[in-house]
Amino acid sequence: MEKISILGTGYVGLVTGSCFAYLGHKVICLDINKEKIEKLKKGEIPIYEPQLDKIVALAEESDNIEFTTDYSYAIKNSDFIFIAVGTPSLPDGSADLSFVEDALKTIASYINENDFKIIVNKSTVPVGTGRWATKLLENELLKKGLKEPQKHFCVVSNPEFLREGKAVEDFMNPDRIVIGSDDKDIALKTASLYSTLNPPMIITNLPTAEMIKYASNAFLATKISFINEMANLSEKIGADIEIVSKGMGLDKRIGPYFLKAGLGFGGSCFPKDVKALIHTSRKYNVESSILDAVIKVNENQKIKPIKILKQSNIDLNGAKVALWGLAFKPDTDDIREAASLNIINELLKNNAIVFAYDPIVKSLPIANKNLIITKDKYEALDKSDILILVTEWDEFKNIDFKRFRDKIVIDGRNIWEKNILKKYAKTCFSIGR
Ligand SMILES: NC(=O)c1ccc[n+]([C@@H]2O[C@H](COP(=O)([O-])OP(=O)(O)OC[C@H]3O[C@@H](n4cnc5c(N)ncnc54)[C@H](O)[C@@H]3O)[C@@H](O)[C@H]2O)c1
Ligand SMILES: O=c1ccn([C@@H]2O[C@H](COP(=O)(O)OP(=O)(O)O[C@H]3O[C@H](CO)[C@@H](O)[C@H](O)[C@H]3O)[C@@H](O)[C@H]2O)c(=O)[nH]1
Repeated sequence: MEKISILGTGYVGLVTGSCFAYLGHKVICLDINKEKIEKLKKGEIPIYEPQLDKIVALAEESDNIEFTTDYSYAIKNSDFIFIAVGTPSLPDGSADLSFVEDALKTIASYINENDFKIIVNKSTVPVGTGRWATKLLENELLKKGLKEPQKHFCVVSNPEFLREGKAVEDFMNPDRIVIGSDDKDIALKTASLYSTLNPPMIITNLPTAEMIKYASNAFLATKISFINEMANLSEKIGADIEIVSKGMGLDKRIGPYFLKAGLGFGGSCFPKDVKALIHTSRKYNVESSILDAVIKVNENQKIKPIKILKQSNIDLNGAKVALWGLAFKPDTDDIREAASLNIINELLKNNAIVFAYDPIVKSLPIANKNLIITKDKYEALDKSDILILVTEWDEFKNIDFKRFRDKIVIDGRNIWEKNILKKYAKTCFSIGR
């Protein structure tokens, strides 16, 4: 079994570290955030992610995982160093590589004369980053006086495809593992970390591995924007997008996944990764018409409830509006790029009073006296004239529909039967039907 350190204990780092430890590897999870590491040392999981507590506990029981902020200790005691730090969007849409750069420089500062480290990038990074990282490390090692820097490390790309809310399940049952390196033997050695999972493997060069990650996310995001555009047309011509999706998805060439119309895609990945790919296309002077449209459709779709209300001449000034669901999707506490934030901002701009409820998210980065976060979904509903369902948590599926009697209801994720909505709500809307 191999000695691995994971730099960054966010979603990806913590899931990767605990799953590798569960698979029998010796893992050191490191973060520069002391608070996070203190929590983890006490057995507290800093994020909401189903099954993660169990897998961390099992890893700890087998004594295969430890948590630290000590870079020197982590680098010294591992042969594989995984980088799993954030790569957020910069204002121009490009990926901010400053966390990756800091991690690489710190790694270099602890690589010594007799070391050979395999540095595996798991963060989503623009095509070209692997080779840029190699040059950066070479320079740092030369500066330290190591004469043949390339003999002390090799950079590998191993992008991650897990979904939040299903992260452990996805890590343990991967559709594929992608490994990119300019050294085939090192690529194979890295691939062997996953051998007990017996996944389909793609072993390729660095830029191809990096591109597979972006192309995959961009394609899934395109499917979502495509179906939302079809939904917007369907509702005008009397078609039902739910049945359209089903009918399309039965075609094996299309497949049933990521064809759910709703309030667009949010989260920490699709919006930022599509924007980063557009930025890379611009850099290489390649047109990105499809990707541009994917973002444009998505931005409009997130605030579709506001458009529905305005087109129906419903006055938002002073209107009391309940929002059910704040996370960008169910089973996560993540609100990054969530549609709820766009909708709340629009409602507040129009002087509405918002009563927001989510089963897990209990605070928002918006300070406004007209935004009230309630403890209970019915408290939000009962205080409001309008309900917008934003996130399809299970908790919202079977509810007391009689409480919809005098409400305007917008089902932003088509979770309720249209007939039920028609029967119980004063006025109802959904997406594409
Ligand atoms: N969240 C997902 O579902 C997901 C899935 C696949 C890929 N990714 C990609 O993986 C990467 C990480 O995403 P995330 O959601 O886990 O991020 P995150 O923001 O949740 O966590 C990043 C962590 O890295 C730590 N960090 C920052 N600089 C560091 C440094 N120099 N050394 C050590 N730790 C450092 C931060 O303190 C933080 O805890 C991103 O590139 C993302 O695009 C994310
Ligand atoms: O048919 C669909 C499917 C998803 N969504 C929305 O799309 C967003 C993203 O959903 P999902 O892909 O389930 O969540 P993420 O956790 O963001 O995972 C994506 O982003 C990760 C980070 O790169 C990748 O690793 C995963 O493979 C990729 O699915 C959410 O807002 C969903 O509501 C839809 O609107 N319709």
